Amino acid sequence: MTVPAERPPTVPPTEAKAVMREPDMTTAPVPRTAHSTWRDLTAAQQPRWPDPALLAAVTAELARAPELVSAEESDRLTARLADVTHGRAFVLMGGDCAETFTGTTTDSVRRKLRTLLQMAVILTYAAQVPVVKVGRMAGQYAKPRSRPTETRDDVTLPAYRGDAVNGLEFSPASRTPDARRLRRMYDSSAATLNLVRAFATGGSADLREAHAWNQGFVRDSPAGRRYEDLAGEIDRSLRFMKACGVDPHATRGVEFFAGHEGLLLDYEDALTRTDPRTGLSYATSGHFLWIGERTRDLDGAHVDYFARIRNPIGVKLGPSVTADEALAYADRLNPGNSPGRLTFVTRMGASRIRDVLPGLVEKVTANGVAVTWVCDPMHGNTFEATSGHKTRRFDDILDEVSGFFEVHRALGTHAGGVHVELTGDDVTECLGGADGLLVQDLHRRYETACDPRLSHRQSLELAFLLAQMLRD
Ligand SMILES: O=C[C@H](O)[C@H](O)COP(=O)(O)O
Ligand SMILES: C=C(OP(=O)(O)O)C(=O)O
Repeated sequence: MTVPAERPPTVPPTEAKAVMREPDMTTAPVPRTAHSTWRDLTAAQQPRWPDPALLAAVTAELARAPELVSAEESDRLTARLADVTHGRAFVLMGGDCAETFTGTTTDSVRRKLRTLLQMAVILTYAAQVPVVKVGRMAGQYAKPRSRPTETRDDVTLPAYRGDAVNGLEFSPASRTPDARRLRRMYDSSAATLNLVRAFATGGSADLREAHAWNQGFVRDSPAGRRYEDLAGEIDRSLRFMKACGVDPHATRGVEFFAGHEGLLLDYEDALTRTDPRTGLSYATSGHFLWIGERTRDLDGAHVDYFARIRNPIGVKLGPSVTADEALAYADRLNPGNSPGRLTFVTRMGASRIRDVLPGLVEKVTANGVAVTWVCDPMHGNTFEATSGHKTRRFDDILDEVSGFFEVHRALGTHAGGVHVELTGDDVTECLGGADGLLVQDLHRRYETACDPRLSHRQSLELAFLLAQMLRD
């Protein structure tokens, strides 16, 4: 049998055995597999599940459930991200800070997807390269927290850790971790993926339509009118394509991937599958998984688990990271130095990016490390407004992205993409933007379950501003 070049040529003996094992249809606990060594290490930010037997039953059920994404799809994303690593593409990652079970509706998924597609059209035109689209969707149900508890008046309860763990409502019953929620996370993720696949391939994702929506934004809002020129250029390009007889179907349908923080290792472990083509392990809960800033301990359980799966993966890097640590992540997580496998998502904060990023990029580049650089301009710019809402300033977000582009331009490296928290709705969670949202506006539609997201309009505005940076 000929083994295609991109596939590993050998099958490790332990995993080859797993390929041949008959499916286990009993309710016996799932046996430990090659990807389960994380269990011997410290796993940060895991819930204290009060009922271990329930957790075991739920994860055993998940281990027998169909995978949500396939290894082939994940490999395709790795190939697309390799193009980003080489400077031949740009990546747009975006979606909710925390997806919720009740928020998983057809309309909300459609609006988020539409926002991302609208942004992608603008960025594709400006960058003149393909834009790889990864939703923070279909799995973003678990949150790391700064503090394990939350106190209101004189009542202290466990902090909300995402719908996969407990409820947002501040009551003892709701805040108690419940492992049955992991099953709901799987179901909600499956439902979201189903919708995403339908929209992305069923003709709803039409380039011309996405542009027409952007023109609506430009025409109908004072914020949008600033971008009339760019929108006009895109319009002329599309007309030109049409006049040249480009098949209208060529502009329909997009390739869309799903990613989330691989935080809850019991869940990820249960959904890890052996790829029958190669005998290698893949997380099948999503195409792209990342390790968060709070769980990136090199000796910890998350790094160990991620080293054993073959998906494209990310590591969030905050301002305290050192260049040597970055090299150590590359060593542990991408020993073969394969382009597309590893993405560094930097989230330094607008005030630090220009100081911290250059040293990091320089050393990583000097060592020949193949990595995709992505900017998360959200997580280093959060603060509490006088109204008590957690918020971010649109200007800080923009400033961090500008810093990211400046640093890469100065070093001759590729600013590969952005990772943003956004929604398709006109929420009032981040300050500023062309609509000039003020602290006193925050309460009007503050709907996030955790961190503040860009509204639909702020997201489009960011895309237009990013387009200007890409063209510069
Ligand atoms: O989304 C990221 C984190 O979960 C979030 O920023 C943590 O927020 P906290 O500092 O309020 O716990
Ligand atoms: C928790 C997150 O980010 P970070 O790990 O960068 O704080 C997140 O992206 O949801």
